Amino acid sequence: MGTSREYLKDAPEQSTEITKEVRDSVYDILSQVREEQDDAIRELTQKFDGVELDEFRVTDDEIQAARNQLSEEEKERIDYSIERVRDFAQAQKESIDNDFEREFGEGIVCGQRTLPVEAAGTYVPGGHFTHIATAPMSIVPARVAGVDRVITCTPPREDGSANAYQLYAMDQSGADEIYKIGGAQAIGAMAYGTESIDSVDVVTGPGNVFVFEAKRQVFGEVDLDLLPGPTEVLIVADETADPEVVALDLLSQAEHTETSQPVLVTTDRELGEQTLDEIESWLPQLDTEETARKCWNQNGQIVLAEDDAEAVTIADEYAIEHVQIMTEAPRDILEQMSNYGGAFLGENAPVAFGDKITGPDHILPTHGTARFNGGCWISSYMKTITHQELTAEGAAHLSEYAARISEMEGMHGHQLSAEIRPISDD
Ligand SMILES: NC(=O)c1ccc[n+]([C@@H]2O[C@H](COP(=O)([O-])OP(=O)(O)OC[C@H]3O[C@@H](n4cnc5c(N)ncnc54)[C@H](O)[C@@H]3O)[C@@H](O)[C@H]2O)c1
Ligand SMILES: N[C@H](CO)Cc1c[nH]c[nH+]1
Repeated sequence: MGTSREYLKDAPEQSTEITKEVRDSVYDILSQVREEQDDAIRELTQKFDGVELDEFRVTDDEIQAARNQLSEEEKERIDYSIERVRDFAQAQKESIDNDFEREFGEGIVCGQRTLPVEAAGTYVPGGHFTHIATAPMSIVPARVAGVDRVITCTPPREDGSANAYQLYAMDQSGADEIYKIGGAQAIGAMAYGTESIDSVDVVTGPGNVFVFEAKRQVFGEVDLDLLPGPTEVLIVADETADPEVVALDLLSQAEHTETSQPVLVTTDRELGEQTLDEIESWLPQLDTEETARKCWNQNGQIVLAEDDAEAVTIADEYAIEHVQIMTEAPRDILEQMSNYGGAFLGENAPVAFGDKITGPDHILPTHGTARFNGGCWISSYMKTITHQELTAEGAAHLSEYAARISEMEGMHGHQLSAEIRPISDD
């Protein structure tokens, strides 16, 4: 970031490069899945998850057992989160109702339709935390988009089972098939297919570095939502913000992994200094202290901005996954910003709400990719396709243009195809 800026706490710039070791290891895993299919999944599950599984697909009995394990209250909480994610996804679908067809010159009709892909595969991480909320965030938008077949993968636990909360959330969100497969092998299974798993058209969802790299390597074979990495938050705050609230919101994302990125950009030195103190006093109280402390020590930053305008410039440069705005007039800041995955306005809108329950998707761009991607949403599961229909009159109008451009390109077949037009309508 800019050299003349003052940092109350700085951190070395993080390398976002995937190491050759990870790239090669993922390449090997994917090649093995492509060649040996189910056998490869069995071997890799044994190797990386420490469990021998003959079958990966979760059975109806396992789903029922998970349902029985959850209390009514727990089920209601998950159901409510699914409902909220669905309502928002539905509103997004209505907002992109963009099919059209019209004349572009006499006898030349062109149009577009937006259709769901046939099959989607979502990844719900399960390594470090029990990511319940990622089930609705990835499965529900696919369902709302109208995808016919939605499958999902999550790592098995050491006893070969899947987490009951996740199973319930996946099933309630509308997954047609649930598989106990984790990491790069899960991405390979969904992208290439195996004897027991049919391949899909789009693979979505977050995960660790192996999942990230596997998605990158299967892109082209399938489409992707985006490449989400470890979570990030940048808080823009002024003197009106409460340092304790700011500290807790930074720590809520720092607890993910030590490579997460928590940043405060403030116009108020005192707020920055008090936030540093609050972080130190809250860290020992966190169950997740070890990870959060490593993350904060290695990657935490507090940047002083001269005024709101500079705060906006800094925040936009980061193009962060989540931006929280706790200033006198949060909307004024938001309106000047264009690079963020999700924005959270005011002291009552923490990322923690967005992560679990509010409604907009939590699978969001990291590593500066908010410059060009807004995260997973119904459109990640859809494609916009075009069509054209010409009468003889329309063809007569375009024939000479098409033929001559083809000739200039040296494409004789195209030239002849153009020159044979128009063909009489009757
Ligand atoms: N940006 C987002 O939208 C978002 C949302 C939720 C979670 N996340 C991120 O997802 C990540 C979840 O990571 P996780 O590790 O807890 O769960 P995970 O499910 O992504 O990874 C666990 C799997 O990794 C594989 N694995 C482990 N070690 C391996 C090795 N040495 N070689 C090959 N494969 C190996 C195993 O198969 C295991 O099943 C976190 O970084 C979290 O921040 C991001
Ligand atoms: N903050 C993560 C990436 O947006 C998602 C999440 C869910 N629960 C906790 N975190």
